[in-house]
Amino acid sequence: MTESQWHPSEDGINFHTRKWVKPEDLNANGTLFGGSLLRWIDEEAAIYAIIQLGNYRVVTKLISEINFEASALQGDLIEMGLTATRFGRTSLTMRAVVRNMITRKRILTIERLVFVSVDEDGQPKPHGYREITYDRDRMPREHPATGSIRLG
Ligand SMILES: CCCCCCCCCCCCCCCC(=O)SCCNC(=O)CCNC(=O)[C@H](O)C(C)(C)COP(=O)(O)OP(=O)(O)OC[C@H]1O[C@@H](n2cnc3c(N)ncnc32)[C@H](O)[C@@H]1OP(=O)(O)O
Repeated sequence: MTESQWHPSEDGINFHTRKWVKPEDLNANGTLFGGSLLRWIDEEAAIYAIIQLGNYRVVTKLISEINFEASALQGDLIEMGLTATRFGRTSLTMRAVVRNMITRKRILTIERLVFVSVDEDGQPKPHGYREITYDRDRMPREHPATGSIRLG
């Protein structure tokens, strides 16, 4: 990616979450550990799916081929972006891109992350949505830790 192609968004993906690469995120070569990155992406995707599907019970179903294009070093800042690419009946498919804000290189792309909305028994539950929301209108208003106590 050249400097002139560097934009706040890329292929419809907005980059919201930034991470600072710390010593505990490094592998034995002193570069960003892929496992740390995948943990961050899985968490980011879970939050995105909760916001899109209006259900805090979502599970990771599938993570497609991961293309590691460049790395990051201690002290680098990275940014993660996701966008929904397909709303199924119970599933949501997302595309992920991670970029290095210092080197301006793309670190990875994942073409398909599939999450499934489930019910209290862990069975697939239809979510009823077809399009991306850019608001917080589908946010669940009942917290899993507080059971039936409804928030504000
Ligand atoms: C104020 C409130 C704040 C709230 C604040 C909450 C904070 C709280 C955060 C918690 C966040 C948790 C985030 C956890 C993230 C994990 O860590 S989840 C752990 C890892 N994942 C798992 O353990 C899932 C294990 N798998 C399963 O349980 C079952 O496979 C599933 C997911 C229930 C699906 O069951 P299934 O029998 O495959 O169901 P099936 O009906 O055949 O398929 C369901 C959907 O998946 C699709 N699918 C199935 N297989 C595939 C495949 N191979 N490829 C693509 N799609 C597939 C189907 O096409 C279908 O999609 P739709 O056509 O309905 O859209």
